[in-house]
Amino acid sequence: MTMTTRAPALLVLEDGRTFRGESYGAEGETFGEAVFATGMTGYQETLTDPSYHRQVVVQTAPHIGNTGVNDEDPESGRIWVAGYVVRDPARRVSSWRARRSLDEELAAQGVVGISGVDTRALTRHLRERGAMRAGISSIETDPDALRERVLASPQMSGAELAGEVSTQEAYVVPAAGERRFTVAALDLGIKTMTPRRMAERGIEVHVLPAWSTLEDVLAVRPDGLFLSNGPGDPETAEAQAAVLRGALERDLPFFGICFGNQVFGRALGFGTYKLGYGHRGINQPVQDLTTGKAEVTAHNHGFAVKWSTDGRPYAPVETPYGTAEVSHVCLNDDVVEGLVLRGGDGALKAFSVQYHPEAAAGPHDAAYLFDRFVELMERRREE
Ligand SMILES: NC(=O)CC[C@H](N)C(=O)O
Repeated sequence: MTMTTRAPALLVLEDGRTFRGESYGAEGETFGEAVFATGMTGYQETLTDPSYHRQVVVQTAPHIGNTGVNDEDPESGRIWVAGYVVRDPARRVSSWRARRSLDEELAAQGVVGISGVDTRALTRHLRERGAMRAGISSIETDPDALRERVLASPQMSGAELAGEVSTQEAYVVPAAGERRFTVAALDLGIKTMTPRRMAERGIEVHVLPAWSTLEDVLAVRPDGLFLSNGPGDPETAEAQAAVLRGALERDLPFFGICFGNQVFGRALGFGTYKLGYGHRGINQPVQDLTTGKAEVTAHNHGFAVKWSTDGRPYAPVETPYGTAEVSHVCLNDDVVEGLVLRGGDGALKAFSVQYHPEAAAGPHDAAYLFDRFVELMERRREE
């Protein structure tokens, strides 16, 4: 698993900024939205998170690949990133769980990457100028020619991508132990760990394709509805927002993560907008406004819900389904990180978070949200 001499490669951003390095993973050419991820660990989970579909991921941590690739940590059946940018790949893999090197895995899955890039300089550039399209090539040597193709590649705004990553067929993740609840989960790009976190709590999870209808959802006789994370612009998720509205009208308990939070916001009548450069990493501080407690959390989002008032305090808003409140905020920048919907009696009806309580990779501070979902379904059953 030692590195061999690699072909030169080129990274060009849509504003013309150019980095030179060596080909890493597969040789070839690729395009996507350049975004930076700040996790020091968890590259396998990042690469296989379907929410990164069509994105070129830049790792700010300088050493990547140290623990190689194992068969336990992937969050889906394949690598989804459109391209991969690293500083200094591990020359030697060191982990008892490793089956192969990251370089080999990227090459085997045809993922074009570049190494030897000053990823901190690149990250600062994206932080100042915003996420933008990029191209990586080990074929092209002329940055201007590559930039032409970058400018012709699709934008992330307006991209409808959940259907491209969703399961084609419904499947069931059985409850671990006794089945206490049944949940219909719309797969908009679901990570493996999410149904597992529910199964651990006695939930039988029926994972349904992204294009499922309200009838498909109700057909599994669910105690609750779940909407997953996923790639693309939430503005394109009108069909899923309509399914969710139907569920809310029937008082079906709801929990959403990331894209699911954005769809919930849209179902309630809020807009969504593109952040300058997004939140991607595993140490983002979030405050749960319902308890006042802060938690350290995993993030991967480039869009967010637009509340009707700017910044704190976020005033509650009356919607046709109940009173909507901001439940969580990011302590770095006050971005809305969670929503709750309450009935006339103030009781919780539905909720969602913009970040990743399934914690793959990342800290487990937010695991209580899965318990909150269980409590919500329990309470609904007692009514
Ligand atoms: N992880 C996610 O679900 C991401 C949601 C959405 N695609 C975003 O970038 O904001």
